[in-house]
Amino acid sequence: MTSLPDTLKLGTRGSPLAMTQANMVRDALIAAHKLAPRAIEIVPIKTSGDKIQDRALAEVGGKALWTKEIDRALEDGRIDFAVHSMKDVETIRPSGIAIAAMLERADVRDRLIGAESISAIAAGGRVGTSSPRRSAQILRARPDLEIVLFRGNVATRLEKLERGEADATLLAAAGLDRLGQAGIGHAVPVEQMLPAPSQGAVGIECLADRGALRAFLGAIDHATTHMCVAAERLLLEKLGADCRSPVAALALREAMGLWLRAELLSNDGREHVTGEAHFAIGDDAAVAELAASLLDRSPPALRALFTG
Ligand SMILES: NCc1[nH]cc(CCC(=O)O)c1CC(=O)O
Repeated sequence: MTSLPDTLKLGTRGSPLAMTQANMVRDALIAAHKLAPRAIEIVPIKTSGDKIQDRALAEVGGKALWTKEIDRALEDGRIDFAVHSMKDVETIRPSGIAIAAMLERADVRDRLIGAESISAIAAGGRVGTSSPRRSAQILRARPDLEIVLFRGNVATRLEKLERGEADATLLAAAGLDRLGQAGIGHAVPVEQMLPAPSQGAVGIECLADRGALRAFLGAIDHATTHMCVAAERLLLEKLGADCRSPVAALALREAMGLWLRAELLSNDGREHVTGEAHFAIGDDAAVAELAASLLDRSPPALRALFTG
């Protein structure tokens, strides 16, 4: 790769999960290209999202809080590429930034910690989460439960649970597994709790006009993950969803193409619309049709959460 610098700078948030994911990407690139370890340098970047711990993300400005400082570093050339949890990357990205690759998706499920199943949470119990999707899904299944705001990184949320600030919490299995907490909690089947769009996927972004770098990063792209996550993200775009919209979606590869399932909920979980579609890879119109059908079938109060 003659057109690439000797050392490539990988930008990431500095949380333990982000650093673990950055190291996974670094290791994969080093193995794929038989590089010396010093060829990729990890550059932790503090984002606004990391500084705000006491309010729900939806209240304070959305997912861009986790990307804008890193986007700036890409644009300024302080880093060559960035690693993100795809779940935290806004649907509409700056046009100069491209998703160059995704690692193979991990377990897409949420894990419930503090009870063996949603039905086993004590009557009237408190569930800690700041995710509109998780709280709406929990309230739909168990209207008797109370939602308490839980923010912070995975370790902070587990500490809050430990301190008794809630009886149970939900965290992504992918994050727990990557942090060496594979033994914690009970996976909730996707039939019971459809995950967030992009959950479990790690993405790599760089400037769109850096062709040689994109090819270099593309060497570790997991094509199936990339097309499934792209379909879930396109659905969010077509729904006009933002980080406040309680929405779940999961695409799976099947013989003839993709199977995409989605669920829209009102915040209290009382309104609920689901849909699914089977379509050929690249059939964006089928995704748009699914979005339109979900919105069509939504009562006005639910549709209002997806105005975009
Ligand atoms: N919003 C925080 C976030 N972003 C990505 C993950 C987990 C890893 C993943 O989904 O890939 C988490 C924590 C969680 O939801 O439990």
